[in-house]
Amino acid sequence: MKSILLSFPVFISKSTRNITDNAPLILGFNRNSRFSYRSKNENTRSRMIRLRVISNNSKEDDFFDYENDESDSVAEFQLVPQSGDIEVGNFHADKLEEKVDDEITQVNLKEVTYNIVFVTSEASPYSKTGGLGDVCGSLPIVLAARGHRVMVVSPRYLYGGPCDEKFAGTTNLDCTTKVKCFGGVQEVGFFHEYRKGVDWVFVDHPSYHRPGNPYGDIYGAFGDNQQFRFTLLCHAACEAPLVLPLGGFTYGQKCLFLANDWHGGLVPVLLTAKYRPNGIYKDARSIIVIHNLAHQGVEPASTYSNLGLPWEWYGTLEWIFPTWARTHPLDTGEAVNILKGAIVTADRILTVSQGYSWEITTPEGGYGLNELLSSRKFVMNGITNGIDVTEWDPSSDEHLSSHYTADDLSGKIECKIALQKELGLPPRLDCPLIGFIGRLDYQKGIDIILSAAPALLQDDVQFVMLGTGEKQYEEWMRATEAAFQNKFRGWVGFNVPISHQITAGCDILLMPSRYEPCGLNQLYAMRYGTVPVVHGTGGLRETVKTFNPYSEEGKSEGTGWAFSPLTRECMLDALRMAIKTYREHKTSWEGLMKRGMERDCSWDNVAAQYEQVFKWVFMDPPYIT
Ligand SMILES: Nc1ncnc2c1ncn2[C@@H]1O[C@H](COP(=O)(O)OP(=O)(O)O[C@H]2O[C@H](CO)[C@@H](O)[C@H](O)[C@H]2O)[C@@H](O)[C@H]1O
Repeated sequence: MKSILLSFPVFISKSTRNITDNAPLILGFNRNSRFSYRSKNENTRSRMIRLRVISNNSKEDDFFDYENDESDSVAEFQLVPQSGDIEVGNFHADKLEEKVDDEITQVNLKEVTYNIVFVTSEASPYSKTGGLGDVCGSLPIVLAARGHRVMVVSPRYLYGGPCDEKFAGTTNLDCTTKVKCFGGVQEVGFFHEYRKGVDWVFVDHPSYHRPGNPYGDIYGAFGDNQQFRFTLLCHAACEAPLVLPLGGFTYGQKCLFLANDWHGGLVPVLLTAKYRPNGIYKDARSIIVIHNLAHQGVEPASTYSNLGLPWEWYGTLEWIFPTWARTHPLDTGEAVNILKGAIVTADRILTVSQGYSWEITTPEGGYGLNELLSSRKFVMNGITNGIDVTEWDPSSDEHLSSHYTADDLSGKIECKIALQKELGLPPRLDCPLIGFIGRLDYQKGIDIILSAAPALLQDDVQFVMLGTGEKQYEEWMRATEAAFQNKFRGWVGFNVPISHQITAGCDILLMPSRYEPCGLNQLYAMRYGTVPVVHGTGGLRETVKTFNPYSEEGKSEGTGWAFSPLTRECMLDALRMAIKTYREHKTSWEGLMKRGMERDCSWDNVAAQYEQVFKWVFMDPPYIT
């Protein structure tokens, strides 16, 4: 059975809203019509309704998919889900009535909408250790607001502490599904919250209930991440659109999976190797979104049998380490690589900036996957991340004691003083305050900061760092704080309110990342009038434009400094330039701040680019059928 979709504005009057509880929705509109409506309340389900014409006698060649009785008249219209041509049983429209606003609602239906399933190990505010959580917590909301039906599937992490409150708004769907992997059958449950137009789905399994963070605890990364926890997530995510009657009906088979990083990487493989050969998900598509290629989900080859994949698909995950990377003479280097499997089987590939999509095709940035990625570059795109401009808004940020805008920056001065006091630094307005937020690891260029800090701290500056990561760097932060009491503060830990306060209170944000697929902190900094000094790589190079005081017609331009190459000297030069501008050229500095604050970094433009890629992915047949 097919259906034809027609888009036009529809007015829903009170008379059409009289939908009774527990009855299939039967509406008496003209044939071949479709309508939808959107509630103005963001937490009520915006319903995209398609009308399918049904009668008893369908004709294959009918343009409109309706069935006729013998007199060729239309028998009825029935509500069908957005997910394409799947059959549902009686849809109970019990929740439908409450969604309709009292006044007449005009509907503007987007031309093409999709059923989108994000698969991710993190989604803010439920779980976040870095930028992946930010993206998967905000992009789905924007896509839903643009008319798509969006589900986000991630684990229900319970740590046994106050953080578990984040799941307080979820309800148990009382729907379990059995997943075949690890040599047996695993049963997972699903929790759900409908928030801001998105179906947030949390996979429940005892392996997600542990103290620590999503990936590990004080003793390091959990040993069963690849082996068990994220394999389970991917299996469950593939089942979710088929089995969960969210808002009354399932997403169905015609969906678009956005698998994020290696944690979601088994999804394209499962669609290809497990579902499509059995006639399921033939109309679905998958996109692997690469936020960080350095992490690929690699385990010994012997673990393949745990993954619940047929043996004949071993080659998709097969990964041989180069000789130099093997640990001993008898090591054959044989492994399975989940991200490689995703790159081999996904219908398209996305990265989080254009620069990064090129970098990963080079030997320097490709982490061994550059040739494979180059072979698929025709289906690879880079789209620079946006940010959640409501959560990160200096005029209303709940974590700040004072607020400000580009037109009135006085609140930023108060934020600086508040931060200095909070951290026990001398409250000094004239002293340039430099900040760093991020993981303390090789990617973020912490070693360069370490080598440059003694020289930097000779100057009359203050420097604050917030981060967790490698123990040696945490120790260094503590030692530097002791040595430079009036100038340096290191906050070891993951603290969202402090990250907002540093972003607002500092004058300069330092990001000497060795590589940066996109980077969000420089975007937050610019929005808060904090001038970024970054290594010109990946998304940093794309988003931070170096200040040029002598540009055309005497008008300054630029939003910060992007230095290159990544050396201690280059970084110090860029920082000294920024400090000099801050001290001696106040007007130029204010221009830098304002240009950053006025930059459009919202998700809206970005979401339109995603939609373009969605169109392309459905134009082509599945990459592997
Ligand atoms: N100690 C701490 N306390 C509180 N908050 C902290 C924190 N440490 C980091 N954060 C927060 O975590 C996020 C980090 O995001 P980034 O994009 O900068 O890096 P990350 O490497 O995690 O993300 C990867 O994915 C994202 C998303 O695609 C890419 O932008 C990026 O380049 C890629 O490396 C920011 O929201 C930051 O404020």
